[in-house]
Amino acid sequence: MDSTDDDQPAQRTAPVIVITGTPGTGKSTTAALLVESSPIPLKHINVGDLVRLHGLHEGFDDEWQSYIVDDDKVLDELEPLVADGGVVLDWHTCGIFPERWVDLVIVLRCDHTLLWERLEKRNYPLKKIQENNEAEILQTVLDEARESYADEIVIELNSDTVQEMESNVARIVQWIENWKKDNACP
Ligand SMILES: Nc1ncnc2c1ncn2[C@@H]1O[C@H](COP(=O)(O)OP(=O)(O)O)[C@@H](O)[C@H]1O
Repeated sequence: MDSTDDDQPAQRTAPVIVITGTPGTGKSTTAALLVESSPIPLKHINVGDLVRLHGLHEGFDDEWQSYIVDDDKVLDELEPLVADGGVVLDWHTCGIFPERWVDLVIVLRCDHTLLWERLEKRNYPLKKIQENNEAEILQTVLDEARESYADEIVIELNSDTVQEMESNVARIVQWIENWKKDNACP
C-alpha cells in the first residue's frame, strides 16, 4: 500500500471543535462568539443549516417539524470541510462524527425552565418543546457525547446567562491556546 493511502490524518494546524447540546442551549450564539474571539481562524458550520441547504435529508417530518437527516450524506459533505481543521461543528447531536475528526466536544447545558422559554420564542410546537425539554432534563446529548468520545475531550458547560456564555468562550479560547502550544503552531 502506498503511504498516502493509509488512514492517518495529516497533522492539522487548527483543531476541530464540536459544540453540541439540546436545541436552544445556545450552540449557535456560542459558536459565533467563539469564532470572533479565537486566536486561530475558525469556520462555524451549523450542521442543521447544511442539512437544509444541501438537501442532506430524506424529507421533512411534519409531526416533529424537523428534517429526517441522512447521516451518510452529512458525513460525506463534512469530510472535506473538516480535513484541515479550523472548524466549529454546531449541531444538536454529535455521535455520528468520527472520533478521528474531533479534538474537543463542548456540551452546552441550560436550565430547563429557561430552555422552555427560549424554545417558545422560536414558536416550536408544544410537542417539540416538551421533547427537547425532556431531553435536556435527561442529559441525552451529554450521555451521547460521553459514549462517543474519550472522557477528557468532552466538556459540559452551563449556558443560562450571557455572562456564563462569555466565560465559556474564554475557557474554550484558553483551550485553543494550549492546543496551539501542544501542536507546535507558530
Ligand atoms: N447563555 C445565554 N444566555 C442568555 N441567552 C442565551 C444564551 N445562549 C443563547 N441564548 C439565547 O437563546 C436562544 C437560542 O440560542 P441559540 O444559540 O440559537 O441555540 P441553539 O443553537 O443551541 O439552538 C437565542 O435567542 C439566544 O440569543
